[in-house]
Amino acid sequence: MTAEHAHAEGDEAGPAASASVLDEILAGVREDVARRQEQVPLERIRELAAAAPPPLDAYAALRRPGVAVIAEVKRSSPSKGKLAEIADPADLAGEYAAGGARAISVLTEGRWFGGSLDDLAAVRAAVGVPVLRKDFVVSSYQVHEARAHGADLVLLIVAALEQNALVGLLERIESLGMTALVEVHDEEEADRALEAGAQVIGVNARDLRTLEVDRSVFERIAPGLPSSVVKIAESGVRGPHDLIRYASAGADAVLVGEGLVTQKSPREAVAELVNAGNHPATPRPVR
Ligand SMILES: O=P(O)(O)OC[C@@H](O)[C@@H](O)c1c[nH]c2ccccc12
Repeated sequence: MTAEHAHAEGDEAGPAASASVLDEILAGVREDVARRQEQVPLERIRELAAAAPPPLDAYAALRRPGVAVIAEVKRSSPSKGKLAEIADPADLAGEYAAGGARAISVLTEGRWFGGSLDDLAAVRAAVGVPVLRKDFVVSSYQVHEARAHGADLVLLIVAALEQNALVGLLERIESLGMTALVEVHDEEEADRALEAGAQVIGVNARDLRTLEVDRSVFERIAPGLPSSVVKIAESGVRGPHDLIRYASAGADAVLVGEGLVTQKSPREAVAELVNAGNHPATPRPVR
């Protein structure tokens, strides 16, 4: 956020309310990263990343025909609080994969989402599909950590990063053979993502500053993205009709958390979405 922007918000809402949810999350993430880095120095985590089995090609996986379902391991969220216990993330990920998920997203942020890097490693060991580290990545240390724990994809949130940092982190992710999923919420952020060279762009229907969900954001932004870019609709998918709506607006993939972890059978819930995504009547992206 620019100083001007912060000032304008402060004027409106009063100084105490000027920090957005995103700012609060980022402050905690920075503390946690600093603590982990004290335990495992950068040099060591780089070695662990280099020694990990090679990453899978997530771009290719997401470009295959049919609307891909990326299923998320998510215990809690800032907007809803606790969503599901998920005592065994590897087991849940196995169910997702059996239901036909094209990739698995693992929230690794602990304070607000109840996730961890152990969850990521456990999921990596349990499935053969690409795995996304879903976190608030602000330093290259976290990129090496992601690789060391088996990630193939790493989330970068444009709203959380200055342009230089975005470019640097994206290059770091690619230099380790992984794919960056670059998340945007408006046109300006989409332009920044493209300028940084993003090949996989996620449009989050949820505004991370206010937590409000607006599914029309994807419909507004997706048509402006080049056809070579994999377009992912994030948040707000509660069933096949939401997937079909996003597909009509050009989605290559949907990313689903709450709508799966709260189901009695996550495997069946994924399979229903996958079937809708493969149905001949479901619109496909024009390439
Ligand atoms: O639970 P939902 O509404 O299906 O949303 C999943 C995913 O889009 C959401 O968890 C998410 C999207 N971008 C993020 C960035 C950080 C944390 C979480 C997210």
